[in-house]
Amino acid sequence: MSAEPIIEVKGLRSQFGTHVVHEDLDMTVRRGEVHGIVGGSGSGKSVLVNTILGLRKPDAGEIYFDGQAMSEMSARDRAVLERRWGVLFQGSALFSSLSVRENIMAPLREHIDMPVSLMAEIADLKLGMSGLGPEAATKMPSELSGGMKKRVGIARALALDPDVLFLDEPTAGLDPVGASKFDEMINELRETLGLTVIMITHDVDSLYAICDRISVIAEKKVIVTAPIEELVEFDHPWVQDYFAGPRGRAARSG
Ligand SMILES: Nc1ncnc2c1ncn2[C@@H]1O[C@H](COP(=O)(O)OP(=O)(O)OP(=O)(O)O)[C@@H](O)[C@H]1O
Repeated sequence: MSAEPIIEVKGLRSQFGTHVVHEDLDMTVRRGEVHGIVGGSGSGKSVLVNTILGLRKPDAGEIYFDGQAMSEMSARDRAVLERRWGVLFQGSALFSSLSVRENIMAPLREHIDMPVSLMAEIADLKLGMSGLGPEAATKMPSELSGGMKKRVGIARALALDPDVLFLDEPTAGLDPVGASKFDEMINELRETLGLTVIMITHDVDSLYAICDRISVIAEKKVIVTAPIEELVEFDHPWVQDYFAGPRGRAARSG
């Protein structure tokens, strides 16, 4: 990991009618880190990530990618940028009528003009990277367990060789063993591919296992960004409740 920023959020304001979700929110993600985002339910984690992804326009403030203001990018530059991102949405969001292989091929079909046989080869390679065997390629999403669906979601997110991977609660719904295996896979991918990973999570074990730094959203802002060892000492009621609760204590002593 380097200290060099890859994504910077500056002075972000997000608002729905009179409901202000973010006010003057700043956050910096460093190249090559696994950056966790935590916060209470409704604190604005998903809205923040959707804004970085360009699915929502900031009501004020700016998002910078590699130092370039996203609001000033041309549509073409944005399209190029989006190819550098892989996203695993909550629930994996696979196309139910497409096989696993076709799901992973979908971003290739959308963005790259190449023979179908080559797309299929790339899809199978990504499937292997996500820890699934070739026999999974012809299965339909309905035939997969929750953990397998998430792995296919990761394979699809990796289809275009992204620099940055966005994960929305990747271990939600997995049993503890499945969740820790998933964490291991993310760690391996980060190391072998040099990815930057931005991950919304409620999973305290994941924070300990793979996050280099964690941003906490409370009171409409990022109130702190720190490695877990520093974060647990941070003097704020939400942070203290979170890490002093039963799940936080168990993870700390684990
Ligand atoms: N499209 C929308 N229209 C109106 N309000 C919205 C919309 N999207 C989000 N919000 C509101 O913004 C706030 C933040 O939502 P967000 O989904 O980002 O929270 P979160 O921190 O991701 O929560 P959770 O942990 O429960 O997933 C919530 O109060 C939500 O109701």
